[in-house]
Amino acid sequence: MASPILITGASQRIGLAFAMHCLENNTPVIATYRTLRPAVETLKAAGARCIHADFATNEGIDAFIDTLKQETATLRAIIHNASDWMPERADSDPAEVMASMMQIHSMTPYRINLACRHLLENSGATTDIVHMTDYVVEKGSAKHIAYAASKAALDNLTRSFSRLLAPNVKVNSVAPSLIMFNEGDSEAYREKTLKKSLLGIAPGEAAAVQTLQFLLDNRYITGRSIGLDGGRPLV
Ligand SMILES: NC(=O)C1=CN([C@@H]2O[C@H](COP(=O)(O)OP(=O)(O)OC[C@H]3O[C@@H](n4cnc5c(N)ncnc54)[C@H](OP(=O)(O)O)[C@@H]3O)[C@@H](O)[C@H]2O)C=CC1
Ligand SMILES: Nc1nc2c(c(=O)[nH]1)N=C([C@H](O)[C@@H](O)CO)CN2
Repeated sequence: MASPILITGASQRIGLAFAMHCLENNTPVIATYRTLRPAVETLKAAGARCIHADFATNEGIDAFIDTLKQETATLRAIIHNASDWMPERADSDPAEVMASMMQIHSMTPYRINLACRHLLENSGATTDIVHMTDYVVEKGSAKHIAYAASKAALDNLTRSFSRLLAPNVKVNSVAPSLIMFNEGDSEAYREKTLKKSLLGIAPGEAAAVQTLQFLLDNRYITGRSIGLDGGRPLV
């Protein structure tokens, strides 16, 4: 039995799309979800092992790690996809925003990578960790300050873990800009956001799926960040 790929935050959107892609290609999947959505049943029906996990606390992270170790002795890859795109709001407590962003985007991948490195190293083949970061790592964000800082921390973890885990484990980032909108995004927001990149499109989950698969298939990339941004830095 092939070693499974762990995908965090796989109950919707990009995480769900990559999980289904892996299952359709006969790669076993362990998917985490926080909210029980119909897609979790779809994943289970397609053969995924689904584990409930809320990474908002270290106890939640460690409980997940314990469950994961009971589920499998090896992993083909870990895709750190779980994320919360939290803006600063007038009524939000900056300390809470920063703590929450660092918890999901930095503490969670850090604790899981350290606790589960042996699952990757024991799989007997070259394995992968991929951190889903964000284009804003390069430029910052005036409206998602703590979010951008936490993704920058995650980007740095990519280089640290690539040094720690070479040569058996490759560690890379995918740094997307607009991939897909959220329900409720206004037409004005959509029009404005599409103009922020050279290519002017919201490519959808498939673009992220292709990039993740490319990194898993490539034997000679580690410690790098792949910009999936439609040329946004050049606008
Ligand atoms: N979509 C885009 O255009 C862009 C995406 N990215 C990055 O790509 C990745 C995927 O994006 P997208 O699919 O839109 O992501 P989502 O915003 O859909 O978030 C993915 C999942 O993260 C889970 N999650 C959030 N907080 C927690 C938590 N505390 N514990 C456990 N799970 C949690 C949610 O689980 P649940 O729903 O089960 O509660 C959610 O389904 C993310 O890392 C994102 O930052 C970067 C730039 C652009
Ligand atoms: N967890 C998430 N992170 C991000 C999302 C999202 O929906 N969930 N969306 C974006 C935007 O698409 C942004 O890239 C548009 O400029 C960023 N991060």
